[in-house]
Amino acid sequence: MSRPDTHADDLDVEEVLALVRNPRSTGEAGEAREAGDGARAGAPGAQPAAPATPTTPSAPSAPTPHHHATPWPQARAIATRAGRTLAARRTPRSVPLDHALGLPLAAPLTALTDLPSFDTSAMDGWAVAGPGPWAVREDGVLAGQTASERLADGTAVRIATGARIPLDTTAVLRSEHGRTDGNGRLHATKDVQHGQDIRPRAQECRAGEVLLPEGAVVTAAVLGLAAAAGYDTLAVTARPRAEVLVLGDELLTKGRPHDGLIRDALGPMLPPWLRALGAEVPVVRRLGDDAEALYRAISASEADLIVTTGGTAAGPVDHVHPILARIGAELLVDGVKVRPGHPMLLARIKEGQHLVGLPGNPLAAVSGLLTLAEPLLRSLAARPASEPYALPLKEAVQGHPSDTRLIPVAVRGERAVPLHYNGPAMLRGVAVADALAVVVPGGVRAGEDVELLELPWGLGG
Ligand SMILES: Nc1nc2c(c(=O)[nH]1)N[C@H]1C(S)=C(S)[C@@H](COP(=O)(O)OP(=O)(O)OC[C@H]3O[C@@H](n4cnc5c(N)ncnc54)[C@H](O)[C@@H]3O)O[C@H]1N2
Ligand code: MOO
Repeated sequence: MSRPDTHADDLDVEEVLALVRNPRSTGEAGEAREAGDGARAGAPGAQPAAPATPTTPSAPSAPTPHHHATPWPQARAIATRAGRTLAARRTPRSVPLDHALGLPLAAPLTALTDLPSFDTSAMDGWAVAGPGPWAVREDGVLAGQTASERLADGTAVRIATGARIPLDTTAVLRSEHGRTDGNGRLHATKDVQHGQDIRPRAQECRAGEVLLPEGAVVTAAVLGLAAAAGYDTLAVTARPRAEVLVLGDELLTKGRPHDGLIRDALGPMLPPWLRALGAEVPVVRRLGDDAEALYRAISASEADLIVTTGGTAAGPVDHVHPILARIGAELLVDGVKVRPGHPMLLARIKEGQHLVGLPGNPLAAVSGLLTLAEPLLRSLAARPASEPYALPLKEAVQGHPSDTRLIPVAVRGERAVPLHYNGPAMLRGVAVADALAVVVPGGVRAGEDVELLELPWGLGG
């Protein structure tokens, strides 16, 4: 779970990670420090130097009055419930094992047989009955053969790993622990324990035993287990389909930012992130700031989940709210008491279809992804919530007066280290983070435990 502790004075690493070494009492929110606080020219991989002296940080701005804003934990609970309603409508499919990889099980995986299904030799050697020396039988027993003759007391038979143990066998003697004398009698060169190197039937499981719960994701190991337990096909739930709609006329899809235009950071980021959360993402559509195009795209979408980026605030070209109203969508969450990302929203478009509106600022979009899309997709796939995970914070982090803050942290040793570059428009912090820390309103002191939200490539993988 945790990362090996890096040498404290390993400055190169510190610089790359842009760790918060000297938290300033008022600048932690990041909004006020976007000029690149602490960036040093020459740090590995650094972009051209940002100003060496940070701009004077100011306190996080007071929350914009947002009547409907939902507290962060409640927003996640609402998204979880929304996922459940979607899950209830999904029909399981039975697919051959090699089509099941990566999909959630639609039913618990129960063993179709005892495992092993017969007493098995764990080693190559001899099956022996009673104390030695033993008369060795002419025949031998190989894996895959049907039952061989019962073993008479005082006799032994050659046996291979995985072969069925003959009736009345008391132990298996490994080939390296036995020798035959001139008369063909077998002697043990080591003490023989009763039952040694025999894998008894049902040692691993009994027929009917639950091996994995519903919702478990089929991994390579699960495919192996399912095959061993007798399955040819698996009941799985298809991945939910998510469609990403990127809004904003200012976005470029290639080249460097120029003339007030910026690169679209979310089009490349969201599909793999949503896939890591279990969704299929067939398409990213860039719609500019065209309200009609947004209306048409949402109305025509057949995705289970539509994810929009940008346009959630109240600017002149922020079309998400008006279009949702026009479509008659039900707003389940309209703003969340979380920083960054407070304009995020969750709407029910129609039966079986929801929309997560992510704010355009890239770290705010990450916040929306973890606050709304992650719980929704998790419960949709009936995946159990991961165990709550907390670590002590290495340094104090100032809280927002009334909202939860999510800040990128690196896990080093057994501590969560807050990262710089956590402003809403920045991805530099999260790009080197292992998790996002949930900073409760009022803040967290150094050494105090903080809940961590895993990133798909972080802690648990
Ligand atoms: N009067 C107010 N203005 C704003 C408020 C507020 O409460 N009152 N909230 C601010 C916050 S906080 C956020 S977050 C943003 C949310 O804005 P939108 O969701 O409407 O997003 P845009 O205005 O379209 O974009 C915001 C920002 O992000 C950039 N952006 C957008 N899309 C992308 C993308 N795909 N890749 C990279 N960057 C993107 C965009 O250029 C803007 O700079 O609203 C604040 N305003
Ligand atoms: O603070 Mo916004 O919610 O820029 O992210």
